[in-house]
Amino acid sequence: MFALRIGFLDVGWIDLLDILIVAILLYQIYNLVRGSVASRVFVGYLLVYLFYLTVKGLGLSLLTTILEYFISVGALALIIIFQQEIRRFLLLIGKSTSFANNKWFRRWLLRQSRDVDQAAVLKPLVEACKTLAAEFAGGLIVISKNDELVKYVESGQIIDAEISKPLLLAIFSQYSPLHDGAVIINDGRIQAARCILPVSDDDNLPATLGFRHRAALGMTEVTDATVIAISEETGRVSLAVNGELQYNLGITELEERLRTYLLQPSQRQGLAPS
Ligand SMILES: Nc1ncnc2c1ncn2[C@@H]1O[C@H](COP(=O)(O)OP(=O)(O)OP(=O)(O)O)[C@@H](O)[C@H]1O
Repeated sequence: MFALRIGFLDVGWIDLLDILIVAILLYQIYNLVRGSVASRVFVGYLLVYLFYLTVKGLGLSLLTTILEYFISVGALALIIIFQQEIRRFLLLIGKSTSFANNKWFRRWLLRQSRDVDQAAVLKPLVEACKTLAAEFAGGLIVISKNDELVKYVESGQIIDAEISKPLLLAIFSQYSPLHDGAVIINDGRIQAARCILPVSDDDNLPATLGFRHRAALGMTEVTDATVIAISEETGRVSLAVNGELQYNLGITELEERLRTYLLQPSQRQGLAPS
């Protein structure tokens, strides 16, 4: 059964579905690579592929053979060049599944953790951020959601203490041996300090932002955690969530956004860009 006829072409429902899926996939790939060096490589590869199709259509067999080799080797090269984007894409799919949002699944199969009163976590956290910002102390705080952060927790110093403002301030004090790196908060407890986070290679990040902010963004590109970065230089507070960094938030704004995000069951309904 045909859905429509374009000249000599009969387009069926399956073809339309096929085109729709390819269009969605290409759009997602475009979104992932947009603005990065990888996007230029992607466009370049597409152009070579179009050239190959033209050459093949014209029947230039030698050039077709050469381009065929180039494209098959290029596909391998693309996997290497796009490894970050492919990883992000797969994570995006994993995060978007209903399994990941299913409370029962989360609780009993993923983490088996107890429900935490996130609202109670917010108060000391926000107050500590306020003081750190006012004192230009600098800070990097990860608040976990569903994803396991074991790898990052293990890169630092285990603390496993109830969250409190004095403890957070003590950790980020310039005299503390734990002030370098990130604090990870999990299930309402400060699980570790001095943790090393993955750094984002996003080309669109302003040059004024250094590695603290890149680490905040990088962590939210590969996990569903929320990360607060407090600049030592400017005292500005930024919030990273779902691979987006929102700069220069006021404390009330920070609290509202944290509340919205942390108390929301769904992972992709994060914070609106500021
Ligand atoms: N990958 C990382 N993981 C954890 N912490 C990091 C990482 N990279 C940097 N940091 C922390 O950020 C601190 C400041 O780094 P840097 O000055 O490059 O960042 P910045 O974004 O310019 O921050 P600021 O505005 O506070 O100066 C480091 O001393 C370290 O404590």
